Amino acid sequence: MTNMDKLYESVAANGPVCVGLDTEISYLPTTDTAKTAGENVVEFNRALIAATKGVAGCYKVQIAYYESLGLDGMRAYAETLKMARATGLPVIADIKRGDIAKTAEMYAKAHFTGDFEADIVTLAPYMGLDSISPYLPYCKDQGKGVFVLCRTSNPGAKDFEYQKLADGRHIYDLVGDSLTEMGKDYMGECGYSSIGLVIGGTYTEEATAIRAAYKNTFFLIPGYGAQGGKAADIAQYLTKGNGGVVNSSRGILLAYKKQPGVAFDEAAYNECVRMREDIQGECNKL
Ligand SMILES: O=C(O)c1cc(=O)[nH]c(=O)n1[C@@H]1O[C@H](COP(=O)(O)O)[C@@H](O)[C@H]1O
Repeated sequence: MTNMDKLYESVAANGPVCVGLDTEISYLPTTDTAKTAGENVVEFNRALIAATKGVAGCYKVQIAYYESLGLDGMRAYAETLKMARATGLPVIADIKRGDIAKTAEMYAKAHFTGDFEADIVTLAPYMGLDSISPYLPYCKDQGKGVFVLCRTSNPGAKDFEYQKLADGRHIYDLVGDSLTEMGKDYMGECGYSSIGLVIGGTYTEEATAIRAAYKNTFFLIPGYGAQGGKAADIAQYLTKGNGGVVNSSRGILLAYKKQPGVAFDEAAYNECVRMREDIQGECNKL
C-alpha cells in the first residue's frame, strides 16, 4: 500500500482537511521564556496534533518556518514530523525542491530517510522531469509520494503557469499532463498514482476540466482560509469528497483569535470540524 493509498483511506475515514503546521513563533498565544523558540513551537504543535488527529486527513509541515529558526528550528522540524507521523496519518513535508538529478537524489535521501523522513514531499517541476525522477525509486520501493506544483494558489501563478503553449495548452496543463503520464507507472491500489499535483484552491477556472483530466491523480489543494479559497470552488477539485486534501495553515493555527476564550488547540479542532463540514457540504451538493 502506497502513502497515496493511505492518504485516500485517511480522507475516506477522517475527511479532506490537511492541517498545515506552518508554525511561526509569533502565532503562539503564550511562550515559555525558559525554552528556545524551537522548543516552544514543538509544544504548540504537540497540543495541536493531539487535538486535531481525529479530524485531520493528514498534516503538512512547511519547512521554511523551521529553517528560519536555524538549528533550533531544524530540531523542531524533525520532532514535529515525528509527532505527526506517530498519529498514523500521512505527513507531507512541504519542501518544494527542484534541482538537477544528482542534487535531487540527495534531497530525496534527506527527506525520505533519516531525521527528516516524511511520507510525501512537495516538488517544483521548473527544471524538468529529471528533477523529479530521483524521488521515484522511493515511491516504487517504499510507497513514498510526491506532490508537484502544477497550478498554484498565489497571484504569481499567472506569471508563468498560465502562459500558453503553441498548441493552446497552458504551462500548467503541460506540467499536469507530463506528471500524470509519469504517474502511470506508480499506481496504487486506490486508483491514484504516487505522483500527485498541487492545484491551488483560489483559482477555479476549468476546475471540473482539471479534475476530469486527471482522474488518477491525487491533488494537494492549498488556499482555503487565509488565502480566500472557498469550499464551493474547492469541492470541484475533489471526487465524491476524496482524491484530494485541502490545506489550511493560518486558518487552523490562528483559529483561537476568532474564538475568544477558547484554548488554541480546542479552537484548531473546532476550525477543522467547521472546515470539514463546509467542504463536505459543498461536495454533497455536486
Ligand atoms: O505546496 C503548497 O503547499 C502550496 C502551494 C500553493 O500553490 N500555495 C500554497 O499556499 N502552498 C502552501 O500552503 C500553505 C498555505 O498556508 P495558509 O495560506 O496559511 O493556509 C503554505 O504552507 C504554502 O507554502
